[in-house]
Amino acid sequence: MEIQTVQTVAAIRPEQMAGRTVIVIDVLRASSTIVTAFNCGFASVIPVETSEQAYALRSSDTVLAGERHCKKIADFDYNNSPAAVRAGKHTGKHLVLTTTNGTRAIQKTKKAKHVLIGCFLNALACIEEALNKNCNITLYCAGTRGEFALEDGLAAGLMVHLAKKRAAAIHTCDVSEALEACYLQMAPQLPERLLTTTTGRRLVQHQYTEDILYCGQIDLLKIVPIVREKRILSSVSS
Ligand SMILES: O=C(O)[C@H](CS(=O)(=O)O)OP(=O)(O)O
Repeated sequence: MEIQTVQTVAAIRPEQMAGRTVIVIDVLRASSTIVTAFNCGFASVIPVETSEQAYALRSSDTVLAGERHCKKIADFDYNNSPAAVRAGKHTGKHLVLTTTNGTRAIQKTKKAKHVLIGCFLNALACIEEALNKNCNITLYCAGTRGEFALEDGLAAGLMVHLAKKRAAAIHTCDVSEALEACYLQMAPQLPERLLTTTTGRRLVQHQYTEDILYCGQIDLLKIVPIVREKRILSSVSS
């Protein structure tokens, strides 16, 4: 089995998708919001690209969340914010989510065999679920506004490290190796280190420090969101 890591949405090649298990990693904040949504009782998450698509899905069963330039979209219920989502109880509802990078990354995974959503919060559960699927794995970092995002790379590095502990014979690409080394060096400073990444600084400016510190917690949840057609459902790993 082999693990490749892709640093941005634009960098992914068709062969890094087809027949593989792809883990979409957007630590700040889409992946963390999705994992948290399931922990708060949502039955599914519906990722959409535009606010118009989200408005069209508004009903008594849906809650709309999303951001543009880090700010909540007008008339939406929530920002793309795990702290906001976990403030309420949403049993059985469906979260419609649109974000700058994360939901765009998810839309581009149609050719993958399996698509999982990962971040620090569910790193161990997510990589274990991926290994159990017995396909080659792509760690697909969403990045920020077309650029590599360090927090996504660190979460990928953690998953590489966990995968190698579980399956010593696993093959990895050089990017995966570099990010594992980077994660191991920075791990003692998490989650505070995330405050100084490009996205972290932007979110601090918009007063979302609470989100960043929450998103930097490792293995808080055993929830593994999985993309099925146009929805994301949850499996809870044992
Ligand atoms: O608000 C977020 O969490 C980010 C916005 S950005 O990266 O600062 O543009 O969106 P996301 O799609 O979750 O990366």
